[in-house]
Amino acid sequence: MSAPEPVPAASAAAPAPADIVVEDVGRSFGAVQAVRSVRFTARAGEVTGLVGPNGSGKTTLLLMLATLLVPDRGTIRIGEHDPVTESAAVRATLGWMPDVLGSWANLTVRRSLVLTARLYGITGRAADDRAAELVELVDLAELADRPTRVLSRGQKQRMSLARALVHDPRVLLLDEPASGLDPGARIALRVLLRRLAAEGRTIVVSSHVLAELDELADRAVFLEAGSTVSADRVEAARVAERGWRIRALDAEGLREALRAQGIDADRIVAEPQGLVVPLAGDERAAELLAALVGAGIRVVSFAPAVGDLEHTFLDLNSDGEAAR
Ligand SMILES: Nc1ncnc2c1ncn2[C@@H]1O[C@H](COP(=O)(O)OP(=O)(O)OP(=O)(O)O)[C@@H](O)[C@H]1O
Repeated sequence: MSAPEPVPAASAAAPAPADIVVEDVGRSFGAVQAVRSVRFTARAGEVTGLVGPNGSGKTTLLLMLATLLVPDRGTIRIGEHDPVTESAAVRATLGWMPDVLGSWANLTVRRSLVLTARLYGITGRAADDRAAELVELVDLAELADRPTRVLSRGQKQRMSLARALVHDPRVLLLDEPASGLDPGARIALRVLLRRLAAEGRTIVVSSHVLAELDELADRAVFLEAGSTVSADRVEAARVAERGWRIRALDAEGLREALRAQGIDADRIVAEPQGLVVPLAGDERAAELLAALVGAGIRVVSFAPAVGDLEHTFLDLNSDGEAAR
């Protein structure tokens, strides 16, 4: 994607902020309880990440937010509207990017965007102009006049994002938006979503690319077997012992110094980028770094081996039923 340009509003009026409030929502498919009890608030001006293992209910939840599935229980508010009883108003408010693009295979990228714009009441020249802006925004200008069936997976993702943005929605729901994108396109997506959030939109993103989400999301909602994980459990997982990767000019000297600091030899793991040791909390890490430097070790890098979200995710999923 190219460096993002401002997304001109399709409507003249400045959009009012729209929080999403989800209270005790559930949805089953026959005997399968895809979503059991989910509650969270996604605030306008922020990116909220939806994180959970395969089958934990993320897509089902997003479909309910997007008015495409009716909950069996609980309530959802998107701004001032209820997706069940006011689905038209909610659809006008939100842009939905599904994990798989359903597209008109024989239509060109441009034509698809024009038709989508028309579905949202943008007609004539305005629809053509909007399609032209969006193909630039998602870096598909060169492919704008090719049928959508020729697009690669990553290009389809960009097309899907463009479609979600057609009516300049106040709320964006994105299911795995980074999947299939190359590194440059991922960075462009992050920059674009951060800017859209800074302009006051409410953005909910589900993703398994947790390093990406760490840099993108203001807050995360963790799902486990269809339910939101309590804030206490998330915090306990976040501060639990994790691996820190340390690199020094003299690797052997570092290893000895770590042992001298009381870290068992069998808990020191050598990786290409340095030695990984388990540490509980930032305080302990800061103390160890000071001790290593104090012992004359020339430390080149010292950082968590995985990001916050990934660490929390892994810890939540390692403690299983016992911690529930
Ligand atoms: N239409 C359906 N009919 C029956 N079961 C379904 C249906 N949709 C989802 N499920 C089941 O509900 C559960 C949650 O599925 P969902 O797709 O919401 O999970 P997810 O968190 O999005 O998973 P992933 O990370 O793999 O995309 C799964 O067990 C799935 O098999």
